[in-house]
Amino acid sequence: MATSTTPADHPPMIRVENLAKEFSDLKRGPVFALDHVSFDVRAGEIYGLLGPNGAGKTTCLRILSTVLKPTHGRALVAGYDVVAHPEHVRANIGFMSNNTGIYDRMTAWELVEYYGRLYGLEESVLQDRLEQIFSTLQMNEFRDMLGSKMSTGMKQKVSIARTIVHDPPVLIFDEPTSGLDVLVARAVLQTIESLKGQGKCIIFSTHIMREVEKLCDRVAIIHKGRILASGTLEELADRYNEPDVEELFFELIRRHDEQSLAEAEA
Ligand SMILES: Nc1ncnc2c1ncn2[C@@H]1O[C@H](COP(=O)(O)OP(=O)(O)OP(=O)(O)O)[C@@H](O)[C@H]1O
Repeated sequence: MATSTTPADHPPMIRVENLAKEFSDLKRGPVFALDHVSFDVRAGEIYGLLGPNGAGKTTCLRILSTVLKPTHGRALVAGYDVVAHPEHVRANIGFMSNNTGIYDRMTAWELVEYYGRLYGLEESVLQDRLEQIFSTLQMNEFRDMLGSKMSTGMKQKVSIARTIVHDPPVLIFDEPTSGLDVLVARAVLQTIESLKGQGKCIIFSTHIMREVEKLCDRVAIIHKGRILASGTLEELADRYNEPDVEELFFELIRRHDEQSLAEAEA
């Protein structure tokens, strides 16, 4: 008999425990960009980090992708500790930021191929993988176009292709639709959704409520380095008696800032 599984049945592919990053800022002194956060994300699940500018989203995602080291706590990706085994973590993730990183003098095909080689894919596996990705993402009509000639939408597709070329189980998107027109943004979101359908574990950051409503299975509302609330949108609506995620977001931030101010004055 066929059994169906839900993301909750899978072990976490991302495990974040009490993770913090403290910077010493010349003007502000020590700053907790990330202030002891914990969460899990499973295969087949999209987890959203929703927060305003400076909330700590990028810091969190950069720690998960081994670009930054945490100052406290730990993070495991595909079972590997990001500090102890960064090379295994990198082999298991694809990271896409809003900076597309497309080279003017490489064609779409060459660029994705180049990244595939960097990830150590064997040549025959790589060529099959490229054919598959270029067809799925509908990139064949510009496979030989140079980066300098590509539209924003084309660049974004190449950037996604580059992120998934080694078929990693964990995908990290840092504000993937930032600066895109509505059509391109929609295509990016649809691609992320289809990657979830393939069983990928996906974490992405945004400050756009609509993206969370459309895409995320669970969300963490993050502000000044702290997770103010997390859960499915239904759970949050029930817990705070506020069905509108935008209203909830502003209310939680307002309460947090009021409380911080009161503590500072006490
Ligand atoms: N290298 C650094 N040195 C000092 N402070 C930093 C450094 N990097 C980030 N910060 C501070 O940490 C906080 C969180 O920044 P982060 O970039 O993670 O936020 P974010 O949620 O991604 O926001 P944005 O959408 O603006 O990128 C901010 O107050 C930022 O000024």
